[in-house]
Amino acid sequence: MNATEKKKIVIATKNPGKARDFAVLFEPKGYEVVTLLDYPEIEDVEETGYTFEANARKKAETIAALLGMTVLADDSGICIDALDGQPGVFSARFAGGMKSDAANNAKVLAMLGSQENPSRKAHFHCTLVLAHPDRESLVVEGDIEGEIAEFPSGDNGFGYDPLFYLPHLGKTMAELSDTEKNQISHRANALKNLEKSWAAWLEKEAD
Ligand SMILES: O=c1[nH]c(=O)c2ncn([C@@H]3O[C@H](COP(=O)(O)OP(=O)(O)OP(=O)(O)O)[C@@H](O)[C@H]3O)c2[nH]1
Ligand SMILES: [Mg+2]
Repeated sequence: MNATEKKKIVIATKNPGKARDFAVLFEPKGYEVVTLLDYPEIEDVEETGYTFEANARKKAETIAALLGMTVLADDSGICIDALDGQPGVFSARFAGGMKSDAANNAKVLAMLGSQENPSRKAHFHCTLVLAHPDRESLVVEGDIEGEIAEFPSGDNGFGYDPLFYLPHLGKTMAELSDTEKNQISHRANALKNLEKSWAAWLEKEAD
């Protein structure tokens, strides 16, 4: 490979917000990010698991087997203390199968609004699974702590970012630039953990 040629990483996601986060995370490392948005013919992998790992594993391993190559998948969500950790693995579909970010945010605010003085504590979680048809998958995790704001603010990011308030920055995640979000996010933290074990895993692949 010459110096200008980019390495490719396939991410098993159809979420354009995640695709953008991964592009910001991988491009400085010299990777071109390819996602399932580039393979519209591939059908959705049904998320039947009750854990982030089960769903990330299913997405990564199904697509790795289909494409015959190394694939990374992300299963993530927001866990809210006052809602006993909901919406968790159901974050994308919290307000129904239409996966509407606005409806999901409105449902969170309504549920917190029905409690008296609820804790606003929450965290985002991300599980990443790196899979190859001939290898045991590699699983890593990352989190970020924050609070649920009283109302949405900011236009960047996706999902629950407009509600996820970071007290030490005095901003919601959606008020950060893409680069700022991807220095501190659950996805960035999971990727840092992936980088620690990735080289050894790739070496095994070459056996
Ligand atoms: O504000 C947010 N900032 C984030 O950084 C973030 N990461 C995850 N989430 C929420 O959690 C769901 C994941 O569900 P999920 O892992 O099943 O992904 P998805 O169904 O959207 O796409 P896919 O990757 O499965 O194709 C997403 O849809 C969002 O609602 C986020 N919200
Ligand atoms: Mg999904």
